[in-house]
Amino acid sequence: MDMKSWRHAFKVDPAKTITDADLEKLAESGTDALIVGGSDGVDLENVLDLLARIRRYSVPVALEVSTVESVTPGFDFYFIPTVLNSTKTEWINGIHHAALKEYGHMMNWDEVMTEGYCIMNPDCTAAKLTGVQEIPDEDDVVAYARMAEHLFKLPVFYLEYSGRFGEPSVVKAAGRVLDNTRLFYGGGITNAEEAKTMAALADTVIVGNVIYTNLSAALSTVEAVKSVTHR
Ligand SMILES: CC(C)=CCC/C(C)=C/CC/C(C)=C/CC/C(C)=C/CC/C(C)=C/CC/C(C)=C/CC/C(C)=C/COP(=O)(O)OP(=O)(O)O
Ligand SMILES: O=P(O)(O)OC[C@@H](O)CO
Ligand SMILES: [Mg+2]
Repeated sequence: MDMKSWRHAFKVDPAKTITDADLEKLAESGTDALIVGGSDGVDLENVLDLLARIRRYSVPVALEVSTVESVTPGFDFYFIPTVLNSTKTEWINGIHHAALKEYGHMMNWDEVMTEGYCIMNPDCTAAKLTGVQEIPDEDDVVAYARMAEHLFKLPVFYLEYSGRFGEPSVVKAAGRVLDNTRLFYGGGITNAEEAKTMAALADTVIVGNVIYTNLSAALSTVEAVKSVTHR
């Protein structure tokens, strides 16, 4: 169950449709975890539906919280994004502050983990939502990675290219300055080769959209990531 050993995770979107048969293939694929999350259209009903269907399997499952209203008990972990390169304070600490005022007293902190997001694709939904206007260059990314590790001591730095394959040299530069903070890479992986490229540079590789466009390609990324030596 230790998130620190995860090399591969699938991100399943409660706002998208997936059959039980396909969900079973993901859950039994050998991936280290399923992350339930999306940036748009996530509500309590679709989160509960997905959770109930995933809970038949033993794979660890995390809810990546994108709206407070969709949080429900039953997950192994709760991942809380904070967008380090957002221009709007609500996505850095504002929604978090409001949520803790209301629910802070009932949280099991052992299950909660903060992800320091750095959003790299200006066209993705999360970039538009959080007001990411300038895409960080390599020097900016290194500074955000150091911010995550040394200033804020976050457990995870998440390089988020959602929907677009990232620049390996930038991912490598982030990895070089991270020792205690884990580097999550996500975005645009559509096949085993791309998964291997990022698996050599990041601690954990997250695969999302291709689940819904080419399931067998998505499944092939599990073995691909695991075949690559850790950075
Ligand atoms: C009873 C019980 C279990 C209690 C648990 C209590 C608990 C954990 C409470 C939550 C406390 C808390 C601090 C809540 C605040 C969380 C919150 C809403 C923070 C803001 C999150 C945030 C910054 C969202 C911005 C968007 C974002 C970064 C989303 C991350 C996921 C993401 C990028 C998914 C990709 O989305 P996708 O839809 O695939 O995108 P594309 O369209 O581009 O493909
Ligand atoms: O959906 P894709 O592009 O695979 O990205 C995965 C994940 O980082 C999205 O939050
Ligand atoms: Mg997506």
